[in-house]
This record gives sequence, structure tokens and C-alpha cells, in this order.
Amino acid sequence: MIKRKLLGQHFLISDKIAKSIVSFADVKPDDIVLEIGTGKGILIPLLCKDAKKVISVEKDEMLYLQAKKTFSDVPNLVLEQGDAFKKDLSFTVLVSNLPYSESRTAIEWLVQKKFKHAVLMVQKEFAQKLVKKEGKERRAISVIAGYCLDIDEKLDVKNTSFRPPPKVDSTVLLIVPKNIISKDVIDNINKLFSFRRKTLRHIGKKMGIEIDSDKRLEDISDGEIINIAKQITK
Ligand SMILES: C[S@@+](CC[C@H](N)C(=O)[O-])C[C@H]1O[C@@H](n2cnc3c(N)ncnc32)[C@H](O)[C@@H]1O
Repeated sequence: MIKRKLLGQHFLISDKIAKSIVSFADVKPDDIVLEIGTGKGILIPLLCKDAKKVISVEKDEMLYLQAKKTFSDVPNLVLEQGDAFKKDLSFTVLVSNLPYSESRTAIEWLVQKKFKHAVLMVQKEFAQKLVKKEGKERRAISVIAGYCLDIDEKLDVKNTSFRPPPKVDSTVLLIVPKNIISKDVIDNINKLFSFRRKTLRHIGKKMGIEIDSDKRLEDISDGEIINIAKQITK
């Protein structure tokens, strides 16, 4: 039970939603699709139908071994066991019903990658954080996502579409990359937001650069925040 919770093991049981997710992914015959979190494999037959290759990664060894048995005769499927965020895999399309506890990791990992588009299911509240463009509620992850990704909220999914049902509802996002940033810049954006109530002048002093402004992070654009984060890295 503890493992289930940590790994976000709420399996999709709705064929209708599985089909919608795969239709948003718009897989073409030359696509290499990466799926993070094989689970019980509800998306696999649908993804394999159209893709050149599907790589599906599952952290839980038992689920990985089950999938190996179930899908042993699918020629364009590669199943891997382990933490997908620690593997260096290339793909054109990413599809994942993400474990909720790893949504942030997934976004920070994704903005460092080159790909065509991604279809991610996340907790509804997290989706709202990602698309937050301004105001006091804007967080480091909103800035990272806002600068690097075009995000379209495609579909809300009720918790009853999963077994066991999670406590919260989900949203399916279609994501197209705009800009790539490095791990150093991501780390600096997170550091900047740890001082988010302070003026830019004060933040600059803390980070060892000069910023001649009494504005706060909430008053400036995603691009301006990224520029400050890049200056710190230099
Ligand atoms: C929300 S379930 C979705 C499973 C399946 N794709 C579905 O739609 O029903 C998330 C799955 O991701 C797996 N998982 C969690 N963290 C992972 C990671 N870092 N790398 C690969 N798989 C992971 C979990 O064990 C779980 O099977």
C-alpha cells in the first residue's frame, strides 16, 4: 500500500479516456513514443498501433514483469524497468499519466529535452499552477512552464476513472515545447522564488548580482525572471 501511494499507482480504467489521450498524442508512423509509468498497460496497445516504436518505463518491478508477459508479442514495444527521469532516452512524443508526486520532477526534466509534443495527465490543481501567468500565486514551476512550454488544458478527468480512485480529479494537458533551459537555470529560478516576497534589489544581493529595481518577482514577466536566473549562472 505504501509503495502504491509513493509511486502514484492509480490505474486508468476508462477506455474512452485512454482513447482521448492517445488521440491528443497524434502519433505518426515515424514517432518514437515514450510512456512514463507502464502500470497495467491500458495505453500500450493504442500507442503501439500507430508508432514506429514505443518505449514504456515502469519503476515497479512487479508491474514491469507483468507487462513483459502481457505484451510479449508486440514487436514495436520496448519495456524498461527503472526511474524514467534517470534514464537518458530520446523520443518524439511523450505520454504519461504521471504519478502525482513526480509531476514537478517531470516538468523540470521535460524542459531540458527536445521533443515534438507531450500529453500528460496531472492533478487538476497542479495544472492550474502550471498555467498561472501572473499574481502572488505564480510559483517557480509556473515560470519554468510558462517560458518553456505551450500548455493546452484538453480534458478534465474525474477521480472515478481510476482504480483505486485518487482523492483528487485530474487534467490532461497537451504540451508543445517553446524553449529549452538548463538544470542550472532551473535551480536558480527555484532559488529566486525562495525570496519571492523580497524586492529584486534584495534578491540580487543574496544571489551575488546587481539588480537596480525595487519591483518583486510577481511584477515581472517569465522572460525577465529567466534572464535573471541566467545571469546568476554566468
Ligand atoms: C498513475 S499510474 C499510471 C499507469 C498507467 N499508465 C495508466 O494509465 O493506468 C503511474 C505509474 O507510474 C509508475 N511510476 C512512478 N514513478 C515512476 C518513475 N519515476 N519512472 C517510471 N515509472 C514510474 C507507477 O508505478 C505507476 O505504475
